[in-house]
Amino acid sequence: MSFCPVHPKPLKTKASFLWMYLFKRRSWMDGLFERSYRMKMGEVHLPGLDLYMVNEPRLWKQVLVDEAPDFPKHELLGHALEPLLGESIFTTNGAQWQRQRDMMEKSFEAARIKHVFGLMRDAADAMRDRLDALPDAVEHDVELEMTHVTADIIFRTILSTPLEGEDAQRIFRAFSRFQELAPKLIMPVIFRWPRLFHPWLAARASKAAAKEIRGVLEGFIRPRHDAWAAARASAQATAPAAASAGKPACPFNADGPDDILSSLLDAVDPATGTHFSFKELVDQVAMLFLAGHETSASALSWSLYLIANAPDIQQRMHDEVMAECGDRPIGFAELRGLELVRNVFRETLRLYPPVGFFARATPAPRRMRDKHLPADSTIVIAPWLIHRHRDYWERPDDFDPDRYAGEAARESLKNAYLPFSAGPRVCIGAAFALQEAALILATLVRRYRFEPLASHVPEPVGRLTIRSENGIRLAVHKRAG
Ligand code: HEM
Repeated sequence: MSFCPVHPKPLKTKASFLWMYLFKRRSWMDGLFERSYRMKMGEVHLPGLDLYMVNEPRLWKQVLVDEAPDFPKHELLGHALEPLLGESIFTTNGAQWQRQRDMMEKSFEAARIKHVFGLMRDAADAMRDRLDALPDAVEHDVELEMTHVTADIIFRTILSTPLEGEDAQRIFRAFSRFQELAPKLIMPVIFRWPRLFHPWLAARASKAAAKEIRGVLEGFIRPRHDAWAAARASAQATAPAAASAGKPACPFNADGPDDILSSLLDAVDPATGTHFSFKELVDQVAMLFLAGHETSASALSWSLYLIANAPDIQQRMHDEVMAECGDRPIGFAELRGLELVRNVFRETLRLYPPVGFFARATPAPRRMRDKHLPADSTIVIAPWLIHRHRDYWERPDDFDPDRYAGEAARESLKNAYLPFSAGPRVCIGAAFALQEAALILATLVRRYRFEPLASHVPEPVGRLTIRSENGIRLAVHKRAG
């Protein structure tokens, strides 16, 4: 049985930009109109802005996959995120991006992700202990809980340290400030406002929040980096030929923790034989912290909202986990058997893709369909629209994880499903995210039952990720036995 979960109702017709700015400013999703969900390509022209929205599979594949180097990342997000992420892989382009991607690929390949499974499970167990300490049938903000557990997973898998105590509080506070401010900083970039009119107070507050987050991260990375550099210097002293030839005489890490930071420390630029500098490492770890927990927290929160409103599906998930894992600790191999759990997460990513849209630039003029795109146009590819497109999905607004069990959804998945983007800039952490989501959902449905509250209906809004304006609160019941 399927149901239609909350989503902003599309406007009947296209609204004027002034009306949108005055009344629908809180979220870009509120300004979409019915044709946005049917069109192949659309356009918006304002002073300083030529924006093209691309929904048709042939076109988004052209931009993201077939001709990706001709469509670099737009400066829009990079500008707002720069104080936190510096020049990280998420925002760079060209040779700088390629170097970073080549160096980081190994840290996220299948074997490495499997390797950090135990660290992920420690964080899932800590979440279970937090929930166990709550009274039964308590009303709980699961969005906060999912933010906590996913940030904890990033800390444990990257830095081998749990996110606890004062550091956790500082990071949480600073990160929510940073996230609230980001949309305000993006607006002036989209519309190319003169510098004078940029919201400098917001920019200053955003820089302060970013500095605080980076300060906590630097405190963890500095000792590890320095110990690694000392080991490397001593290896160079004993084997100078190998080191100076730029051979990966790694790991210099042999006695340190075996986590993602250790593989980033050891990462070697294949072209030059150099490693990441300390600043580059902090940029990448800050980016992994942001990209790695904000997205997963958003999707997991929506998953819980969805299954709370689909009790039959939730019960089947519980039965599946019990059949595969019983009361034993959930193992890496057992995740493969959790088909319904995976399909629930897949369907959540369709309905509430954490990255609701991404932007690309056109350095040179282009032709697409019947349109001429001038140089410096903005191309927007929106999973939010494509995943609910009337031509590519049956019952596009319904929650139905069983749609993936048969052949019917195969074409839709191929042509109209891109929660992790596609092509060379596809999310490097997709396998990591899918593994962690299956583990967390399995841990939760095995032990608890989630129910909606009559007094609370979440309101989806587009911020850095797709979140609920008023949080996601559910009743959490402990299962008997
Ligand atoms: C459900 C969870 C996640 C979703 C939906 C997601 C989605 C995405 C999307 C759509 C992009 C491409 C953005 C664009 O092209 O503009 C992206 C890029 C990226 N993601 Fe994820 N992500 C998730 C989790 C993670 C995790 C767990 C990590 C790391 C721990 C991660 C690391 C990255 C990185 C490093 C990039 C940039 C890749 C590049 O540009 O080469 N993501 N992600």
